[in-house]
Amino acid sequence: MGKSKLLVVEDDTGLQKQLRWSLDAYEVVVADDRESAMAQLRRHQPAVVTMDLGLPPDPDGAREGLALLQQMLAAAPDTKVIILSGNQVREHALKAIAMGAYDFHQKPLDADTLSLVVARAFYLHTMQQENRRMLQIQSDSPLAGIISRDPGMLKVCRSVERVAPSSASVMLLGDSGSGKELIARGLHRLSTRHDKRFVAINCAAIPEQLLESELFGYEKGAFTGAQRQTLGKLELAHGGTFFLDEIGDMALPLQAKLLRFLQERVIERVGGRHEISIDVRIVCATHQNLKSLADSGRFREDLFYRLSEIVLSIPPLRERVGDSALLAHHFKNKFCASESRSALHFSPEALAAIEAYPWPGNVREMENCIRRAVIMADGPQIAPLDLGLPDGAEGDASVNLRQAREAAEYKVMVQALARVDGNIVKAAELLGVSRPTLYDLMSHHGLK
Ligand SMILES: Nc1ncnc2c1ncn2[C@@H]1O[C@H](COP(=O)(O)OP(=O)(O)OP(=O)(O)O)[C@@H](O)[C@H]1O
Repeated sequence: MGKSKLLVVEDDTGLQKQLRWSLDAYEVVVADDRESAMAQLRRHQPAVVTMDLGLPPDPDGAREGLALLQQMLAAAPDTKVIILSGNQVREHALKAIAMGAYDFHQKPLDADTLSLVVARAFYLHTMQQENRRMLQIQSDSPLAGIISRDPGMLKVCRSVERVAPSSASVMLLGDSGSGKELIARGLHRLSTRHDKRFVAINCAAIPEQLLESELFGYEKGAFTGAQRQTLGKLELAHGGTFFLDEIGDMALPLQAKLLRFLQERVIERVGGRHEISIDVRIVCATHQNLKSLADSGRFREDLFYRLSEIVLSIPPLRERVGDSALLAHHFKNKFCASESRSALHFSPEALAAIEAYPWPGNVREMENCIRRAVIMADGPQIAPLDLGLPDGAEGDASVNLRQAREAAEYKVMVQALARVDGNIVKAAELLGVSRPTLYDLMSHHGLK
C-alpha cells in the first residue's frame, strides 16, 4: 500500500522542508496559499492537513488562514486539519478549533509530538471512514428496515436470506400490518432479480372484474373503455418479483387463470390472441388460513401447493419478545426527525402501556400511533394520553400474578424453541424441564 497523503499548507519554504523531513512517513504535498491549497485538496483528497494560519496576503494575521479552513471543511468535512500556530495569538487557534479544526500545535515545532498528532489524526479519519462504511452497509442491507430482536422474527429474516436466491414461490403468512410486504421486498432485494422490478398487487383492494386486466393487461378494444393496449402487472414485473398480497381474496375463476400462468409461465392479455412468456418470481401473502380455505373449497388446492413451495410465518407483534418497545423507540426517532421535533422520550407509564397493548393492527398500528404521539406530545415527554390507545391499555397494573406467570412462561418457551429451531429435546434442556413437561406446557399454551 502507498503512503497516506498529507497536505502541508505553509508559506515559509524552510518550514516546508522541515515538515517534509519530519513527516516522511507520509506522502507530503505542499501548498503556500489559499488557492493552491484548495487545488491540492481537490486533487489529492488528503485525510489530514497541517496548516499555518498566517498565509499571504495576511502572513501576520489569521484572516486568510481561517477563510481557507472554512473553505476546506466545506469541501471535505471529514478532513482532519491541524493548525500550526506561530506568531498568531492563541485566540486564533482556538477560533480555528471552534470552526472544526482537529487540533493545534504551537511553533516552534517539536517533530515527535507533531508526528504523534498527525498519526492520531490519520487513525481517527480511518476509524470514521470505517464506521461510516459499516453504517452504509447496514442501511444498504435489504433487511435493514426490519427492526426486531425477537428470536422468531430473526429466524424469519434468516430464512429470507436463505430462500431469496432461489426461484421458489414464497408464501408469507401473517396478520395485517405485520410486515409481509416489507419481507417480500427484502426477498426481492436479496435475489438475483434485484435490479428488475418489484411489482405488488393487493387482491382484496381491486374489484374482481378489474383484477384480471390488472394482472394480465388488455388489448385495445378488449372491452368498453379499453382505449389503448395496457400491460398487466405480471408483464411489468418481467424479470423481477411479483407480490400478490391478500391472495386468499382472489375469486375462483381468476385462481384458475393464475394457476395456468404458474404452470406454463405465459400470459394472454385480455382480448389478446397470442401468448407472452413471462419470467417472474412469485411471492404471495395472506392473513387468512389458506389451507382451511382450500379444505372448504374456497381456494384451489393445486394453486395453494404451487404458491407455497416455501412458507414463512411472520409472528404478530404481540408475540414478539421486546419488539414493542424497540419499534416504538425506532418510530419515535424517525418521526421526531421527519416532523422536525427536538428529541422526545417516553414516560415510563407510556412505555408500560406500549408493552401491555396487544397491537391488533401490528407494526402499522404502532407506526401510526407513534406518529400521532410525536405530533401531540406537549413538551419533551410522550405521556400515555398522547398515544391515544384504547382505555385499559395502561400497563401491567391489571394483570394478576397467575396471568403474569403464564405470560412469562409462554414468552420464555417461545424464545427457547426459536433459539433451538424447534428441537424439543434441546428446548427442554435449555428450559431445565423434562421433555414430557415441555409437551404438557406447549399443549397448555396451544403451541404446536
Ligand atoms: N419489523 C419492522 N420494522 C420496521 N418497520 C416495520 C416492520 N414491520 C413492518 N414495518 C412497517 O409497518 C408498516 C406495515 O408493514 P407491511 O405493509 O409490510 O405489512 P403487511 O403485513 O404487508 O400489511 P397488510 O397485510 O395490511 O398488507 C410498513 O410501513 C412497514 O414499513
